[in-house]
Amino acid sequence: MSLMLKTNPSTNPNENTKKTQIVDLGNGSSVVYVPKFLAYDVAWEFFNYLDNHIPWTRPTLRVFGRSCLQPRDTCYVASAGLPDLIYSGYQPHAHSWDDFPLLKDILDAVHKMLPGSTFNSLLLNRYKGGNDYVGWHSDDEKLYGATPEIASVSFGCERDFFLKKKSCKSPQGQERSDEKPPSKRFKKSSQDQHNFTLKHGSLLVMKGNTQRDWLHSVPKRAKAETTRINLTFRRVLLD
Ligand SMILES: O=C(O)CCC(=O)C(=O)O
Ligand SMILES: [Fe+2]
Repeated sequence: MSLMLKTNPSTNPNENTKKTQIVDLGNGSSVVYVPKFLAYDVAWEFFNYLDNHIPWTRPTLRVFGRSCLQPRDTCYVASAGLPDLIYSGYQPHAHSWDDFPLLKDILDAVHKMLPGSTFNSLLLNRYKGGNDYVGWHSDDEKLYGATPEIASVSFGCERDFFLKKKSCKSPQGQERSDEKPPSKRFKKSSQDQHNFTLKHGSLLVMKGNTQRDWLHSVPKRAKAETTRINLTFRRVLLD
């Protein structure tokens, strides 16, 4: 596919960063949100390409000793020679960047927006409707190192993206507080949670200690009827 990648087509080169939100989560964690990272029409062309050409799979995961279907489609792209990604007992096949030139174009645009970043892997997710979701987790796998920067580009249906601080009792991110009865849930203050609506063509970046200290999720939404595609660019460190 040959598509000239345009970020926001405004004559002002800083237009797409004008509405950028930077949220300091404290203790060295922060989130940057760029609502208009990609121009609207270009982002729809990308959506259509990704929806139709990515080899999506819906793997079976092992979570707390039980097998379950991952509640969204996925695909993984990584540079050659990197350690394997394994999560929830699943090791996705690493596709080559060369098979998807469009993904390389988006990667270049992300690198331009985030000077100094050097992402070498990409986890793609496709949420086919409001029943598809990702539960509370942090991307704190060892292969990303102690303070990974994760850049997330969204296409299609807008969905909520929630962040909540890990409670002191479960620093390893094993907490699944929504599975506890309400009486056992710890009430969080407003500083301990942040909500974003991830727009079509937007970029959200998690930085610093965010994976160590915070959980994130994209919850089910009855009203989200159409498909959303999300790309999370990550840097896998060499052993
Ligand atoms: O879809 C999203 O916005 C988040 C995806 C995510 O958290 C992940 O792939 O680890
Ligand atoms: Fe994540």
